[in-house]
Amino acid sequence: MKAVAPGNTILIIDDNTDTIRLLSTMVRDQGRVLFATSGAAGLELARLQRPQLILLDVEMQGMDGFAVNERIRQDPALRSSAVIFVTAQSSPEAEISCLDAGAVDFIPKPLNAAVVQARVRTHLRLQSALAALDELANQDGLTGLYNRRYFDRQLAAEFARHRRHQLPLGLALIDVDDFKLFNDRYGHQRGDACLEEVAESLRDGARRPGELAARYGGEEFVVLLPNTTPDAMVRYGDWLCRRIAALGIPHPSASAAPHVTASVGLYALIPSDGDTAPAMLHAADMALYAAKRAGRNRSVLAGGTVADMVA
Ligand SMILES: Nc1nc2c(ncn2[C@@H]2O[C@H](COP(=O)(O)OP(=O)(O)OP(=O)(O)O)[C@@H](O)[C@H]2O)c(=O)[nH]1
Repeated sequence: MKAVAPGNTILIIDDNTDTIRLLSTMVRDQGRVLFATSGAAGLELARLQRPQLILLDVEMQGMDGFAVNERIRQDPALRSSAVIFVTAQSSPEAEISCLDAGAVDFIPKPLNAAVVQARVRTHLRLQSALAALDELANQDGLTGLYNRRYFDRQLAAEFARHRRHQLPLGLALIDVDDFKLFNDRYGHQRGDACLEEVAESLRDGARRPGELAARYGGEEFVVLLPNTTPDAMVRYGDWLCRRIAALGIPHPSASAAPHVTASVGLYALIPSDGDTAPAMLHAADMALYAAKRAGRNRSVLAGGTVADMVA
């Protein structure tokens, strides 16, 4: 028996259990196969399991395949799942309307095992290439952290979620101190290597679910900390400053210490109706500016106190 391809999940949504059984047998070598016997159950399962591919029956009782597909296309959590319609309607018009609805392909009934397998294999391959491209598009080329574009999208989503559930959302803006002087002294290449090391510290410090570190531009980074109180943010900022200083990267012309340090602007709030994500970034930026003015190598909480000077 062939091994199941790692990482691929295929969801079959069909109200006919015989068809489910038949399709499962045909595609079981190509991934983990899940099934649902109604549109509603299929949507719920898709949200939980995020399948790469959904084999969707068009003619179902209740919510038909087109209605299910419409919901999939509108749900940001499901949009990356590709839909292949499975239908007994094999006219050119039926095929065109399936593709026009946003499905990636169309499988006619009666099912032919070789055709089903070839189509599923092709679309799993395409899905995997798309996922790799998506990952690249969200990544910063130098550090491998997320980029600003991805961060801004995640911030907006987390902001809305924290407002809905009335939870505190934390944000840290991190800027390497006197970095122009570092570049001037050691050159751009060592400057880049320094940024990579700082990025690694940020990655280490953002490992809980939902935490996200990104390069915000140049020598500036940003970390999003879901469900984090102002007190915890101060502890995080203090830890981060110590961690970056402890890298021990020599920087004799820096003003705060003879090694590379960073200043950190912190902000945490439970968003209410008048608040916005850009205003939150602005508050963290003001705190970062205050940390720079106060002598660098420290974190400042917006609207709070200056954290202890880092050794
Ligand atoms: N090596 C390297 N340098 C960069 C990169 N992006 C931005 N820089 C440099 O980072 C420096 C930032 O300088 P400034 O904005 O003056 O800030 P600073 O010297 O860090 O001073 P303070 O922020 O006030 O502590 C500039 O010299 C940029 O050229 C990068 O990707 N690689």
